[in-house]
Amino acid sequence: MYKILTYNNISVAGLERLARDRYEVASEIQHPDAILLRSFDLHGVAIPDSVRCIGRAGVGVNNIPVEECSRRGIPVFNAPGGNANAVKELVIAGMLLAARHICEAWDFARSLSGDDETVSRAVEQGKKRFAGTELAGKTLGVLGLGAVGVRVANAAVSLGMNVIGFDPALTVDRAWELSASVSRAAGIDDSIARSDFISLHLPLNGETRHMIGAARLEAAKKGAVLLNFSRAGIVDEPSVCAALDEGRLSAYVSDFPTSGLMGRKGVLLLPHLGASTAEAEDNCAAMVADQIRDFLENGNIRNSVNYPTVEMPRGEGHRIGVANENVPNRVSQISAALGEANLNILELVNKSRGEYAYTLIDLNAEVPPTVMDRIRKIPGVLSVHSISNHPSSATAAFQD
Ligand SMILES: NC(=O)C1=CN([C@@H]2O[C@H](COP(=O)(O)OP(=O)(O)OC[C@H]3O[C@@H](n4cnc5c(N)ncnc54)[C@H](O)[C@@H]3O)[C@@H](O)[C@H]2O)C=CC1
Ligand SMILES: O=C(O)C(=O)COP(=O)(O)O
Repeated sequence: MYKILTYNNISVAGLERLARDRYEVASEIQHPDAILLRSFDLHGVAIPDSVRCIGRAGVGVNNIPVEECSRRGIPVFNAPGGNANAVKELVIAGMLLAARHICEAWDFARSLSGDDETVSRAVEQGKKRFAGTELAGKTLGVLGLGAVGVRVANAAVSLGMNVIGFDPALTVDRAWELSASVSRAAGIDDSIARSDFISLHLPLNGETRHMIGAARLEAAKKGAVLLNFSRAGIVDEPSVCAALDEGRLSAYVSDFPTSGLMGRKGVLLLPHLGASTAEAEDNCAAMVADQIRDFLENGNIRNSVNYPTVEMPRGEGHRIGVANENVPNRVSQISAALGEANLNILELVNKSRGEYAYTLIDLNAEVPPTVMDRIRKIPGVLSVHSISNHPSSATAAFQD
C-alpha cells in the first residue's frame, strides 16, 4: 500500500485515480510516501523521511520548500495549465468589476428599500455615481505570458482591448497560442506606462517579490487598474496603497486579501478564488494524482518543477530510481555498485536539470538492500528507491 498525506481538500476526481486497493489517502497518516496539497504552507513543516514526492494540485509552488525537496531528492509536481481557464475568467470579471464599479453599485442596490416607486427614483438618481468605462479600446498590459497570461491576453483581444505583453522567457508553445494582435512590450516599465489595466501572471520567487513597487507605479497612467491574481508578494503593498491614495491607480483588484488592504477605497478583494471552479479543481487533482502514481509505481517524472522529465516504458526488469547531484561520475559509480553485485543493467535513462539529475535503471534481478544502501552512500546521491514490479497504467490514464 502507498500512503498519501493530504493537506487541503483535494477533488474527488483526483482521489479516484488513487485506487483504494493500492493507496491509503488521509489527512493524518504515518510514514507517507507522498504529500498531495493545494495552497497549504509547507514551509516550516517537517517533511517526513518517508516522503518520496510532493504533488501540488495547482500551479504556484511558493508554499513548498522546493530547494529543500531538491536537496533531499524529492521531486515536486504541479499541474501546469490545469486551472488557467478558471483564472482567466476571474481576471476578466475583475476588470469588469473595476471598470463598471460593480461592487459599489451592488452594495448601493442592496441598500435600497421602500416601494417600487421609491426604489426606482433612488435608482435613477443614484446610478450616476457608478458610471464606468468600457474595456473595448483600452490597453491591457499582461506581465507573464504563461498558461494564464496568454489566455487573459487572448480573451482581452476578443473583448476589443489593445493588448501588450511582456515575458522574458516566453516559450515557443505559448508564442504559438498567443493572438497575433497582442503586441510585445519592451519590459515591465514599458507595459505599466502604456496600460489602462495591468494584470500580473507570474510566479512569486526571489526575482519577482515586490517587483511592482513605488518607482514603477509612478510611471502608471493616472487612474490605471492593477489586477493581481498571482500572489500578494509580487507587489509592494504600501506602494500600491500610496498609488491608490494619489489616484495614480483607480483600483487594485487582488485575489489575496491582507489586513492592510481590507476596507481600503479602490481595493477589490476576492478570497483566492482564481482556481476554485469544479473544472479546475478536477483537472489539477487528476493531473497531479496521475503524476504521483506514475512516479511511485514506475519511477517516471513528469511536470516536476525541480527534477527533469524522465519517462521509461516498463519492461520485465527490476527498476530503481536514483536522484543525485548533477556532477560527473555519478552514473558510473552507481553502475559500478550494481555491476559488483553481479546485476545486469537492461535499460538506463539519465537526465539532468540544473544542479540535479535523475536516473532510472532496469535490472535483470531485484537489487538487494545492501546494494541499495551502498548506492545511497555514494556522495551526491540524494535518494534511491526500488520501484515495485507491478507497472501501473498511470501514463495511459493521464493521456486519456
Ligand atoms: N489566483 C489563483 O488561484 C491562481 C494563481 N496562480 C498564480 O499565477 C501564476 C502564473 O500561473 P501560470 O500562468 O499558470 O504559470 P506559468 O508557469 O504557465 O506562467 C508564468 C509565466 O511567468 C513568466 N515570468 C517569470 N518571471 C517573469 C518576470 N520577471 N516578468 C515577466 N514574466 C515572468 C514565465 O516565463 C512564465 O511564462 C502562478 O505562479 C501562481 O502564482 C495560478 C493559478 C491559480
Ligand atoms: O494554482 C495556484 O497557484 C493557485 O493559486 C490555486 O490555489 P488553490 O489550489 O486554489 O489553493
